Order: sequence, then C-alpha cells, then structure tokens
Amino acid sequence: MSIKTLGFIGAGNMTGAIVKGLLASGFAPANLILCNRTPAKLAAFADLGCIVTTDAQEAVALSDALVLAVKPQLMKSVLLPLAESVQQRQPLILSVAAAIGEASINHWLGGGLAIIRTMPNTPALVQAGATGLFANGRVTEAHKEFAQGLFAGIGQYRWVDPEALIHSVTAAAGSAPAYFFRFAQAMSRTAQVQGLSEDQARVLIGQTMLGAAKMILETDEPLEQMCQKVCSPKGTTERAIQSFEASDIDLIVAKAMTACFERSQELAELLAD
Ligand SMILES: NC(=O)C1=CN([C@@H]2O[C@H](COP(=O)(O)OP(=O)(O)OC[C@H]3O[C@@H](n4cnc5c(N)ncnc54)[C@H](O)[C@@H]3O)[C@@H](O)[C@H]2O)C=CC1
Ligand SMILES: O=C(O)[C@@H]1CCC=N1
Repeated sequence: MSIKTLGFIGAGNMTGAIVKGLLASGFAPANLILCNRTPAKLAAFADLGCIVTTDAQEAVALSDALVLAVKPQLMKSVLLPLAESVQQRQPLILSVAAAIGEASINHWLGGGLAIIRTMPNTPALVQAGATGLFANGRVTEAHKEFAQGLFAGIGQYRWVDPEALIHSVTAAAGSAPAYFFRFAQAMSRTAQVQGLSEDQARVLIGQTMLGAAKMILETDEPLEQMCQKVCSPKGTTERAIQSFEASDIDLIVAKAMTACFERSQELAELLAD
C-alpha cells in the first residue's frame, strides 16, 4: 500500500514546525490530518487546508502513516485507547517523542507494528531541520523511502542504529536549536552593551550563525582549521577564542550535552512499559 495521508496525534510546537515545513516543500494540505485535544491549536492548520479533528480515532481512520507528537509523559494514556483502531488500520507509525522506546509504543498499540522513531528539531519550520531516524524490524524499504521523503523535504536526516543512539541525536540535534538560541541571546546582550541596536545584533548574529552553518555543511574542512582561518595571529578573534578556552568551552558544552543525554535515558527508564 502506498502512503498518501499523514496524520498527527498532537498539534503543538513540533507538529507545527513539521507541517509548515512539509507544506512549504509541496506536501498537499488535504493529505495532512491534524488531531489535537484542544480545538484552538487546530484553527491555523484548518486555514492552511489541512483536515483537523479533536477525535484521535478519526485521525487514525484517515491516516496511512501516523505521527505521534504528544509529550512523552502523555504517550501511554493517549495510545492505549487507540490500539484497536491502529490494529485495524495498520498505519506506519512515526514517533517524534523524546525518550519513548519503540517497544513501549508497540506494546501500547497492540504489537506487531512498523515503527520509525524520529528525533527532529524545530528548524523543520524553515526546511532546515535535522532529524535522526531509527526503524524497527517491521519497517519496509517502502516505509523508509516515505520517511526519507518527509524528512528530506524539511531538512537533512540520518538513520541511526541501535535505537539508543536516539539519545545522542536528542543531545546533538533535537534539543540543540535551544543551545544556539541561548548562545545568540548571550551574544546579542553583549553586542547591545557594545552599542548595536537589537535589530542590528539580531541580523548580524543570525546571519553569522547561518553562514558558519553553511560552511560546515558545504565543505569537508576540519572544524578546528575553519576556526583558525578566522583567527589572525595577534588579532581580535584570537583573543575571543583564548577567552572561551580559559572558560573551558569544551567542558561547558560537554556538561550540557551530557545532562541532555542523561535526562533522555532517565525519561526512557521512567516511562518504559
Ligand atoms: N519541541 C521540540 O523542539 C521537540 C519536541 N519533540 C517531541 O515532540 C513531542 C511534542 O512536543 P511539543 O510539540 O514541543 O509539545 P506541545 O505541548 O507543544 O504539543 C503537544 C500537543 O499535544 C496535544 N495533546 C495532548 N494530549 C492529546 C491527546 N490526547 N490528543 C490529541 N492531542 C493531544 C497538546 O494539546 C499539545 O498541543 C514530544 O514528545 C517531544 O519530546 C521532539 C523534538 C523536538
Ligand atoms: O526538550 C524536550 O524534551 C524536547 C525533545 C527534544 C527537544 N525538545
């Protein structure tokens, strides 16, 4: 069976980013089904031409593939009542939830399902998302091609195996836009102290991040060498990098990413079934 319709259980931040990215990449809105328990979240999707419903059973009935996008802590209570209709419909299941293992999802939905765990991030909104994907043993090549098509339309993806690597993807990509927003905020504060307006700082810092990111993706040059090329001997950048090293930037980043990774493992243990 070819997959045409894509349903979402939960229409919050991550679904909003994926759906808007998919629409911008040419996905037909009439093939997207959005389900949220609160109707207020659905109005914007209805305006975009998507099918909306507050009834998750209806979403299952309409969907060839189903994205699970509620908070991890809610997943079990949301999925248990859907088991019967999912077993009848047999959609490809795509979960975006942090921490929840494929085995738990399969168990709650009655077992035997093709499940792809994904760890996307919110830059999907601007088709610049980064997604890690893990497929369970029931996933076919056709399922994989469908998932790749989706996530290639909203950025770049990488398959990972074993499943535990999704914790690493969460630390390196799923949560990581927030690190860069926080870094940009710190830079903006100092730029404004040094005299730039908020707008000047936002544009110059944002464009610099974009340019650096494009250079990382478009060349194979080692990151250390890219950094060195900006540092003229006895120049300005060298002083800034020396300051970062004096504050042990590697340790600061390692501590934050380890905290993220360990929280993902902790949630996985807490919520597994
Ligand atoms: N926000 C992010 O940057 C990322 C989030 N994720 C994952 O995506 C999932 C969703 O996260 P967000 O979108 O940030 O959360 P959110 O809270 O913005 O969205 C979840 C939505 O689900 C709805 N919901 C709750 N119970 C429901 C039910 N029974 N039926 C239908 N809808 C229901 C809520 O009303 C809410 O609108 C989480 O599992 C999270 O781990 C993954 C990667 C990145
Ligand atoms: O903070 C979280 O738990 C989710 C998962 C990755 C990004 N946001």
